[in-house]
Amino acid sequence: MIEVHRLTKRFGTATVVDGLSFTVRPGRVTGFLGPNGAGKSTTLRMILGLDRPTSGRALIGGRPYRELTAPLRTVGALLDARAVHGGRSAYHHLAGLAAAGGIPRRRVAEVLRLTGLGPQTAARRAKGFSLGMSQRLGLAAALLGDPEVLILDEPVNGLDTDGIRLVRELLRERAARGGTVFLSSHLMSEMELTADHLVVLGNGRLLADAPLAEVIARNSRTVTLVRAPEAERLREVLAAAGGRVSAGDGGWLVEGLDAPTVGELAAAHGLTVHELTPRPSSLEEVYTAMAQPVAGQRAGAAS
Ligand SMILES: Nc1ncnc2c1ncn2[C@@H]1O[C@H](COP(=O)(O)OP(=O)(O)OP(=O)(O)O)[C@@H](O)[C@H]1O
Repeated sequence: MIEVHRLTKRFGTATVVDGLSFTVRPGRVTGFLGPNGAGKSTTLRMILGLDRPTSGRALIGGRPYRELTAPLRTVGALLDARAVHGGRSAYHHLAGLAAAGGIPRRRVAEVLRLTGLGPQTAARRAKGFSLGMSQRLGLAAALLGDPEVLILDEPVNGLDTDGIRLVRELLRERAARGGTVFLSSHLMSEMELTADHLVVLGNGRLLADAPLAEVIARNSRTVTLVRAPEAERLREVLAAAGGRVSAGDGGWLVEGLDAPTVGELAAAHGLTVHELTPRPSSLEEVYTAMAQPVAGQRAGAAS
């Protein structure tokens, strides 16, 4: 479990994290969202004892990071995949970390397998690694101590489709086994597939802390897709009934009238319907709408 209590960070006169409180619970994947500069990385760095809070505190398993007796076994973190010592092979990098953390060397082979790094790649110097390979190595290092808590900043950045799926399955599996998983990502479609719960930041403040489905349902504008051979007549009928109608996906996208109402209106006017599909918003659409007022504030503050 990760607990953040009224956490604040100022750099000079800029307040980048502002009285933030939330709890990341075990048994689920929690996504950490926010536009560029919202304060996500700074928050993660404070949780991991890398930045000192101006006020407030962050606890992992009830303790500040610096007071953990076995940090590698308690929390695995991936903040910057490129921060690996380039001269060593991936295998020796992990073996060095294992030795320093009192972790048996056999665990190195396990985490290499879990992250899909084959023996040939593991024997290569990390300096020549692509971003995707570096991400896999960073994840392998985070998993080394088989920790209860995982904290990952943009772990799928630079990964190919197989890598993205591997990370998603790994994180979901760890959460299902009771682990605490906290990850940031700008890839909303991926977050929608991976996370159970969301913490959303804007300008260093909490915008939402709720189950993914609830965040979507609460902020969703349901649109109905309707396709009909007499498209123009249908558009007139729907518009006359107060629907906002726009063209899209081979038919009309209707807002303000639900699917049964659209169907009944079509029937009442003798219009054949070929498709009638209610479409809840995606996380991407919901998130864009949520982040907009925040981006506006930021633009306003800058001017
Ligand atoms: N060491 C520092 N000194 C001064 N300002 C900093 C420092 N670290 C971060 N900031 C500022 O704090 C703000 C928040 O940055 P942070 O990296 O936490 O945001 P983020 O949400 O992780 O953004 P991104 O999505 O781009 O990674 C930014 O305006 C950044 O410029």
